Amino acid sequence: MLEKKDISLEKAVLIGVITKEQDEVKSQEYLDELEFLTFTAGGEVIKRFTQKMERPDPKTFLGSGKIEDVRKYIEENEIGTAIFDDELSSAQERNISKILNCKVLDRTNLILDIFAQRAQTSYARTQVELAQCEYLLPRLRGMWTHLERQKGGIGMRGPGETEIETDRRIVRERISLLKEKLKTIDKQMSVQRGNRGAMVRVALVGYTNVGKSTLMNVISKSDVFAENKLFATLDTTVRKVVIQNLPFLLSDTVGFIRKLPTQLVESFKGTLDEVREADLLLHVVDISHPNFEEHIESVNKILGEIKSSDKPTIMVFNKIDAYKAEPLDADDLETERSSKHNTLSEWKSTWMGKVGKNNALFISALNKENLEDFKKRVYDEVREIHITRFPYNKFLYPDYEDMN
Ligand SMILES: Nc1nc2c(ncn2[C@@H]2O[C@H](COP(=O)(O)OP(=O)(O)OP(=O)(O)O)[C@@H](O)[C@H]2O)c(=O)[nH]1
Ligand SMILES: [Mg+2]
Repeated sequence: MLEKKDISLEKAVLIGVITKEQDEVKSQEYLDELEFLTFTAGGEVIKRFTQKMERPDPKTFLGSGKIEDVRKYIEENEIGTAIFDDELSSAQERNISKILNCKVLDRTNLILDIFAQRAQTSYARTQVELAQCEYLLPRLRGMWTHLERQKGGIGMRGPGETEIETDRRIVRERISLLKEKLKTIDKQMSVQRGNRGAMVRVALVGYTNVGKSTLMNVISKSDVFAENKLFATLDTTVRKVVIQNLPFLLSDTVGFIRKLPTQLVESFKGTLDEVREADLLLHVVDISHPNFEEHIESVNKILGEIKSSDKPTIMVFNKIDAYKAEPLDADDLETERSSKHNTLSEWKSTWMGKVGKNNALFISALNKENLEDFKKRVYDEVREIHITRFPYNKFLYPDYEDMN
């Protein structure tokens, strides 16, 4: 029941809507991300379907004509999976599966599936399974009603209900078991964190695939798994880093994403403790991504959810080597100039204006550009925190000036 869904090498179609809040361009950008998620999960996108509507249809998400188009396409091209950009209700999922007669997934399913595939340690696996159970529980009734209807429309009473109840009980029991298990591990980890002593703690945070692990590797010379897929990192890695002669702890953790399923934020609480207990956040941004400002908002929103909004934060704009402004011809009077046409130095002044000159850094972790500036800035900030916290403890970490 909780096995990960095997969608490897499956042909998939993507489905999204265009609404007032989400225009055609936005919708395509979201579907780009959904395609990347599908690829990461092991699927291949064959076609995208979008429909303009006020809001998704409560029964079938798309309108009846459009869903019929999708059905035909799926049948003719032997598509195995239809993936929706938004979370589907259990009723929608049930109705759509019946019409399309193929596997129906939503964004949450896909993210949970990737997490399940990527979870390496027992801690990560337990957290993912908890999230899967939480996602499944409210949908159980739907699944059974669906079967009952197929068998001939027996109502809610009788053996059907017993099976639903039994199933729910099993999932609920599994949830409490997993929660207990996590509590034990969390306690152990909290003790471990306590044992690390007084060192200042710095956490890398940011959207998925922005280069957190790459930066961790170049800074700490460690070997953290980094690759061009989403959610390469699920566990937290903590390394002792020494800049000049000031040691501190640097942690690399799970990346965030737009609409990160709440079940995941909940069950990854333990992993996110590393962020919650950090003294300084390095918010890494992929400036070469067309949606990077929206990514920043998503990350800030999740930081708020885990009560970490007011921590000292340095914005680290990574991948400056890959940044390309959208070209704008001088004699093109049609196209309105927007931030997409910004040069890198325009972005620099914009963000230094927003967060303060010292709190916006522009680097390339890959090409090791500007890393000296980065180290110096992190050094200054860590030292500041250390001195504030341990005013009489200077002997541990000699003054910057003393070193020369
Ligand atoms: N062009 C360019 N690519 C980079 C840079 N830094 C990292 N990358 C690439 O971006 C991809 C993602 O890097 P990771 O370090 O795995 O990113 P992450 O933020 O740890 O991602 P998750 O763990 O999935 O959240 C990899 O293919 C890196 O090689 C950079 O400065 N420039
Ligand atoms: Mg990573």
